[in-house]
Amino acid sequence: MVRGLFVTLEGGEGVGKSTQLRLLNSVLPSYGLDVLTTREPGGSPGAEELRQVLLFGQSPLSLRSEILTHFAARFDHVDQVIAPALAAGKVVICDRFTDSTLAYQAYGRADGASEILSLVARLQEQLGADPDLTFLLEAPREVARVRLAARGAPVDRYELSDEGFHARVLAGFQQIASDNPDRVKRIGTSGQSPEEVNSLIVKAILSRLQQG
Ligand SMILES: Nc1ncnc2c1ncn2[C@@H]1O[C@H](COP(=O)(O)OP(=O)(O)OP(=O)(O)O)[C@@H](O)[C@H]1O
Ligand SMILES: Cc1cn([C@H]2C[C@H](O)[C@@H](COP(=O)(O)O)O2)c(=O)[nH]c1=O
Repeated sequence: MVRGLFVTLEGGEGVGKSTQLRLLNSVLPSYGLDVLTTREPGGSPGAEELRQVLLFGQSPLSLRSEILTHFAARFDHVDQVIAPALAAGKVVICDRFTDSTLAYQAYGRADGASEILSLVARLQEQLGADPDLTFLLEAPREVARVRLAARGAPVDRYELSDEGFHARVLAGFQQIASDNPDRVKRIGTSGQSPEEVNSLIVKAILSRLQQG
């Protein structure tokens, strides 16, 4: 059976994920690859509606409800967009996936509580879509905050959280990288242009495809 490659971009806000998604979408087809770029929360019409609730809803959700809502969006996104694209042999590149639920909900909100980590692991087992390769983009929080202020996009619920939350999220991503050394590649984006970061990612994707 043909199966494409599932690549995810992860990291805190403002590290350059969306920038890399756009660059990959324009560069990878020149290597003859059929590419689909997408994002979470969102990526399918139903999941984009859930994104509004998660990021801009008026009432805070309980932690378990927030996790289940991220996964409700993710199941729809996988069923309707990601799985069909992988089955058609595409390289699917997704801006955030389950590692973000681990970093933001399990580590950021629950400080790594074992019952929350195991809830996420059980939901992920049911999902039937695991990234082949993940790029964890990193920049010091102060650098990312200056970039976000300059970008000027609407500020969502997570960006408004206190700095303690953001520190736990970044430590969570580091823990995920050290737990998954074969899958997760860490790339610093401070002091490297978007194009330099992009060429590192492209090289790693092409090398992974050559390994088969
Ligand atoms: N390597 C880089 N060096 C300097 N600036 C960068 C770099 N990569 C991206 N930027 C800029 O930083 C800002 C944030 O980048 P981007 O929107 O790609 O981040 P993001 O990780 O997708 O953020 P979010 O998770 O909040 O959507 C943008 O204005 C972008 O142009
Ligand atoms: C998938 C996912 C995302 N989040 C958070 C992380 C970000 O603050 C927002 C998404 O905003 P972006 O500008 O598109 O990066 O959502 C989360 O908390 N849990 C998740 O599973």
